[in-house]
Amino acid sequence: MIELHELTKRYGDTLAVDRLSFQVPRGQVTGFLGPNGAGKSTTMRMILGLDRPTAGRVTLDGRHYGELNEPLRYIGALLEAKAVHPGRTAYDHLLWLAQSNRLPRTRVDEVLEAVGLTSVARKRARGFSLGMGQRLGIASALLGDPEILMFDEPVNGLDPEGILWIRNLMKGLAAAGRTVFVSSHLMSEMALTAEHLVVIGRGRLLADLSMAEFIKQNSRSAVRIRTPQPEQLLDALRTAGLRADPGPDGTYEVEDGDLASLGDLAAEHRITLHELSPQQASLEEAFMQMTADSVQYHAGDGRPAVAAAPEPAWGSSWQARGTTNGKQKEN
Ligand SMILES: Nc1ncnc2c1ncn2[C@@H]1O[C@H](COP(=O)(O)OP(=O)(O)OP(=O)(O)O)[C@@H](O)[C@H]1O
Repeated sequence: MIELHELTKRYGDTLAVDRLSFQVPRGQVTGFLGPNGAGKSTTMRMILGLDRPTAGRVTLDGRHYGELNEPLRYIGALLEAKAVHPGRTAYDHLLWLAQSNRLPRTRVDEVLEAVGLTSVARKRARGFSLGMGQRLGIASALLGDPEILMFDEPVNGLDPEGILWIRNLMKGLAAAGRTVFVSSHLMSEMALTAEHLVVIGRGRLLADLSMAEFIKQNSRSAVRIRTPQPEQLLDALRTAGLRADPGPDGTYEVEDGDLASLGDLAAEHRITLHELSPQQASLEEAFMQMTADSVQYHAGDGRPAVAAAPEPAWGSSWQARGTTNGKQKEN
């Protein structure tokens, strides 16, 4: 189990992590979510003893990282996939790690096999693709067969087969009773992998709950109706005590509406329908809503930035902040 108690990290004026307390239990995958700059990597670095907390503490099965003799046997982590000497082969990189933690050479072959890198084990890391680098990072994390595993954005750069592989790997490790803590920006991927979620924003804890609870609390449902007789529809809904909100493209949406009853109601009033469809807010939307106030970096709306934008509304917010690469820090 990983336990954080009032963990705090300050870099100059930036409060990167702000009195964070939560537990990551064994036996399940815990997802760690937050917008860019929320403090996820800083938190993970403190868990690994790579950054010293300004205040508070973090323990791994009751012990500080610094107290662990051969740390790879207790905790394995993928923080930055490219943290490998470019001139070293995958095999040599793992062998060096194994020897410094008194792990047998045979373990190197085992993890290379487990991550599917056996055939390129003698290639230098500089020639590795992002996906191969991720796999090598995961191999390093698995090397000591540790009880606790921590992955920072593990699916970055992986193809669909690789994503499925890492998802099953994490689930398998959790099912075997390990503690698995994984950060990601991909809510949809988390929904498939994690049973528990910790959400942070601007260094603070926003939510610490089960995935089932998160889905229950955040998935809004509505029925979308499109009709050439909107006035009759609104009248009929009002009479039935239902409220409709305007939806996109001239549609109306009835929150928590029942598809069959709404269809019956329209038929009763002889209202022609061109659409009657259930709508479900995605987890992505729910996550964006939860973290909206904590988002530190804003980009434009995804439309290409052109010199003379016909409408100033979107172009101005992009340019006025003086963004580079669509990232802008607002303090
Ligand atoms: N070494 C550092 N020196 C100064 N500020 C830092 C340092 N590391 C992180 N920060 C700041 O701390 C805050 C949290 O950053 P962190 O990288 O932990 O966030 P994150 O949630 O991992 O973001 P991302 O999703 O973009 O990777 C940011 O404001 C960042 O600029």
